Amino acid sequence: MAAFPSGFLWGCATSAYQIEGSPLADGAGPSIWHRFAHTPGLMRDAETGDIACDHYRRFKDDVALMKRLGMQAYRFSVSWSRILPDGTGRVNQAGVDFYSRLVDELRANGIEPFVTLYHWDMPAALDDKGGWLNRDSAEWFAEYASVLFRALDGRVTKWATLNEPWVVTDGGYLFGALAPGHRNLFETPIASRNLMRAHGAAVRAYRETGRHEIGLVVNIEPKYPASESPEDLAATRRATAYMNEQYLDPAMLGRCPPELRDVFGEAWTDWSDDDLAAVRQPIDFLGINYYTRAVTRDDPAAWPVRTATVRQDGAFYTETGWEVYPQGLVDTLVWIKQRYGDIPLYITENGVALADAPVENGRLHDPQRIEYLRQHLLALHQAIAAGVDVRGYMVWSLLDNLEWSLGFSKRFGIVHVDRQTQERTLKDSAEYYSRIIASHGRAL
Ligand SMILES: N#[N+]C[C@@H]1[C@@H](O)[C@H](O)[C@@H](O)[C@@H]2O[C@H]12
Repeated sequence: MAAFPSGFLWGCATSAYQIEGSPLADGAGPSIWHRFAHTPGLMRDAETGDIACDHYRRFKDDVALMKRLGMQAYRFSVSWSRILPDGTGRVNQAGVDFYSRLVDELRANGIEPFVTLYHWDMPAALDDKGGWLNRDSAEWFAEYASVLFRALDGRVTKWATLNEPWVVTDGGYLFGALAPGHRNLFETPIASRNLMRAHGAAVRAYRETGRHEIGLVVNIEPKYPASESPEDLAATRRATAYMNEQYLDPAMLGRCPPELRDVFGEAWTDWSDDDLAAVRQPIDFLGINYYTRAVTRDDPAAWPVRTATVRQDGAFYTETGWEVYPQGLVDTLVWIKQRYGDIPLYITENGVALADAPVENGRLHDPQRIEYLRQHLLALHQAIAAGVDVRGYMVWSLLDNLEWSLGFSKRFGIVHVDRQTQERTLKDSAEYYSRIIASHGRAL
């Protein structure tokens, strides 16, 4: 296997609410996820992020674990409400100091910090003011981002504004499975627009003071028509526009996919030229989160996109019900290059939830996760060989963690976490990934 490009970054990814615990420690304010998780009936097994992986207190041990595995980069998110407990205004220096210590610990161990500003945990105080439905949210976000740019830029050289805006709106405003738990078709496009306005405002703020790189992280799920029927082809177009183009088109092309008018109907209002211009800010990279594909058919009853995913006979499906389809990563990366140009890309998440075996004698055998990683890294190498400028790969995830409203039922980690003791145990996949890093991909 030919090596990956020189300078290619091998790392792992997590997010604040999923691993940190101690959500209200040292002056932090509650986030919408703290509020959602403490609302009875919304979380599987009534789990919360109150402890999670206790990373807030154990971060030095976790950085040592990354060092042992040879990680070159670590993608993590900052909890907005640790920095600004009320969402705006008063800065909680203890919160800034925690992330400053984490960044210094990473750099002291030769691991590059890769910071996500927003991984879904808006301060509850701002949700009380309308959250992403309030047009002021763009300015709120830029204020928060600027506090971090001033405190950390230089020690942090790669910033991402948002993580998966599609999940924030589809889960948080349309279907209600995620915080803040709304189910409102009319709110959804409003939240989408303000999220992207916030992205643009933060990028503009970064250009005033920042000296390094800033980008956007999106989840892409390539859609393949179940048949060549006009209905299935149209459904595939709607699904592609709704999930894969809805955020990238404004950010990269300064326009919205026309199919969104069909998807949202009377809930849709065209973006103003000013909003389109404000969102389309030059960025330094795109982060792509890839997990699976969707073979798509027309389903008139499936509100509001009117599509359904067709299960594939003979395919392997994960604990989250996702088809394992490495070719979809190749197709996604080639599509990004063709549609949006040769912008540098990072695979900012890729991984799999499996029904892991128990830990035995300090080991956990997870051959299926090894095979998942191997197949997707081979696919990634194929895309790079085809000319796609991919500069890094972050496995999701370092640790078994809180899978949002699914609680701890879905284990994505290459490191097992014992829920009672918090003991970390390397899975075989961690040792495998460590060998891949050490060989710069040649061991694939
Ligand atoms: N589900 N799932 C796993 C993973 C989730 O844990 C991350 O927080 C998200 O960024 C993205 O959805 C992917």
